Amino acid sequence: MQVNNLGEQQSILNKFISELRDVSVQSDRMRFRRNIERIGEVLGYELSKSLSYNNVDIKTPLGTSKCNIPEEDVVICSILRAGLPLHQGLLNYFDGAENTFISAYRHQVSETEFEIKVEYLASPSLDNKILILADPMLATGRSFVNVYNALKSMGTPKEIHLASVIGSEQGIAHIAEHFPEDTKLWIATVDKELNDKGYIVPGLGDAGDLAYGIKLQH
Ligand SMILES: O=P(O)(O)OC[C@H]1O[C@H](OP(=O)(O)OP(=O)(O)O)[C@H](O)[C@@H]1O
Ligand SMILES: O=c1cc[nH]c(=O)[nH]1
Ligand SMILES: [Mg+2]
Repeated sequence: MQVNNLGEQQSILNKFISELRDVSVQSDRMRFRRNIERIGEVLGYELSKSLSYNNVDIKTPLGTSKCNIPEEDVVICSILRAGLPLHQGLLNYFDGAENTFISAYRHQVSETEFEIKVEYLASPSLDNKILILADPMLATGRSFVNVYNALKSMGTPKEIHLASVIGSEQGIAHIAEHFPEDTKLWIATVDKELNDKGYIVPGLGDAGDLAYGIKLQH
């Protein structure tokens, strides 16, 4: 897997990440969602540089211009809930994309153990498409992998891109084992540790709760 850690470069992206992490800023839900959306735009722009382009004639009022247009068979798939603002950011740039929605949540079976439940799936065919799979948090990596397994019944994409905001080194190693070798990960920053509840440290906390409010466990 190719890992593109965009936070390694000095750019305005790092300011968006700092606001997501900062306890004195992240409680502003609208800003939290908008920062994830802005990061989705940056990730989308960066990954667009790896796509194939067609050189086409575009008619202007004064003549014809040769323009490079990316291939358009993109499907953006986000993992509910926290994937929603990231999805919107990607869709702002890939505005003609098809869209897949899938749910994954942690079901606690004990204080420290959880299973990932994948339930809702609405998707077009993924055959021969460019699949962008989006989830802001890549902690253990189990959500990405379980979702990928559930998507297999929808067809075989020709390219897979994973878009995420904060990852852990352990999570990246886990997805590298389970996704095809030519998968590309576009991630805003990577932290070293997970705690015993599977949360990224220092991370940002619970992205779904920060974006949409605390949910009841069931
Ligand atoms: O890499 P993993 O260990 O699988 O953890 C990451 C997942 O955990 C969070 O979802 P959560 O289960 O909290 O659902 P939510 O988005 O509804 O809050 C997050 O949005 C990812 O989907
Ligand atoms: O650190 C983490 C891990 C999983 N889900 C989150 O929202 N945050
Ligand atoms: Mg959550």
